[in-house]
Amino acid sequence: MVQGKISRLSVRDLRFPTSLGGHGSDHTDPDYSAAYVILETDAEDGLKGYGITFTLGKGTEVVVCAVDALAHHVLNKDLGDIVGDFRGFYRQLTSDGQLRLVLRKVLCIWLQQPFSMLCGTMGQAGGKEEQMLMHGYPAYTTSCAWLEYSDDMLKQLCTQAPKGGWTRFKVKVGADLQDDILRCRLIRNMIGPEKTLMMDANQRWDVPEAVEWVSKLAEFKPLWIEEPTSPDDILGHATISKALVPLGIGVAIGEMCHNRVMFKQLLQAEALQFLQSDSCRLGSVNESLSVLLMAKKFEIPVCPHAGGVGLCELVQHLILFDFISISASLTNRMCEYVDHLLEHFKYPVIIKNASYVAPKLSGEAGYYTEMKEESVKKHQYPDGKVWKKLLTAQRN
Ligand SMILES: C[C@H](O)[C@@H](O)CC(=O)C(=O)O
Ligand SMILES: [Mg+2]
Repeated sequence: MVQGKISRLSVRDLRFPTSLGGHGSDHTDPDYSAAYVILETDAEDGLKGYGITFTLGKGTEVVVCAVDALAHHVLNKDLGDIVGDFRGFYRQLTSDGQLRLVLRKVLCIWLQQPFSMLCGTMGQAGGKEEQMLMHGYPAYTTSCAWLEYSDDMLKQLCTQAPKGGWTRFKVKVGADLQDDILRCRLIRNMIGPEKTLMMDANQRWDVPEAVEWVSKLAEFKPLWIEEPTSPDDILGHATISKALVPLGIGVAIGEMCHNRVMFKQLLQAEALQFLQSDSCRLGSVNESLSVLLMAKKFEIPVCPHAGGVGLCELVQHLILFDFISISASLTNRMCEYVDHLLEHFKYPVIIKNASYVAPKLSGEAGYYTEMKEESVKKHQYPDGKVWKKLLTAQRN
């Protein structure tokens, strides 16, 4: 039972220099970062809410300011009142700007209950809950083929990954067609014809260019092309989706879609074959759940986005809920996994045989992203130890 008033909200600008190794690179060279928020109550029960909003480095300070500017909506609010009318709280927050970040923290205090909270009453799941606890949820890896990785690194990672059970891979494309052909051929030859390959263009092309470019990569049999054009171009995705039907290539989109209305239109326009909701981009669990329900209505598989910091830790709960309580299917469903920065979390996701292991019924089962204090201290921007050293070196 939750108790107490929200007595303290802290927010910090955390950045991890992933650009130095090309990790996460597509047409950007991101430093995986986050506005990291902690909510505390006066209940003295030790419960805290930890959460993030994923950013790519520059501009995280803007998100931090937004949280500070809107903190008054939750401070000194009674937690019991909030969870007693969560819909009302949700509407209050989301009607007043980007409060998804703060919203997630409140949820996180509330949901620091065992994993069963996410899938209703234990045992009502008809064996699906046991299936997840036994086998986990299928994943695919993006960590083998970021755009900035050298061919040697590609070869090394694509050799190792199948030994770890990986059978589904995503490669970044869209910068240079000839380079794409070489890299896709390299990967397809290494993983073999039976394994699943997806391609991600990160919004690079306009519509005709997307159709033409993907047609030239069709020989590598991608399951989907991800974000072939601007995520705002819903009808553009519908055009691309229709044009690629003869090639048997689906369209995947969603990591940049910030609300359920956008997904509604993508589904109604038949603009996607794979829905990639992002647990940070959407306005908290409320919005994620409505998107999962819409995807079920349209019978479109949800393959959530998780290429970032802390996204895997959040999305693992949503995919389990989707399978156990909504979709009841694993056909064409898989969740993204990236293996960067897990060491900074108190309860990092666990992957076994290329599947997300369901969090056990302990502290780790909560919907939250508590980081190790040492990591927070070192990666706080710009005065944490990591950034002091990097910024000094850049100045000299
Ligand atoms: C900038 C991010 O790393 C992006 O490339 C991730 C992404 O598109 C994905 O994981 O999909
Ligand atoms: Mg992507």
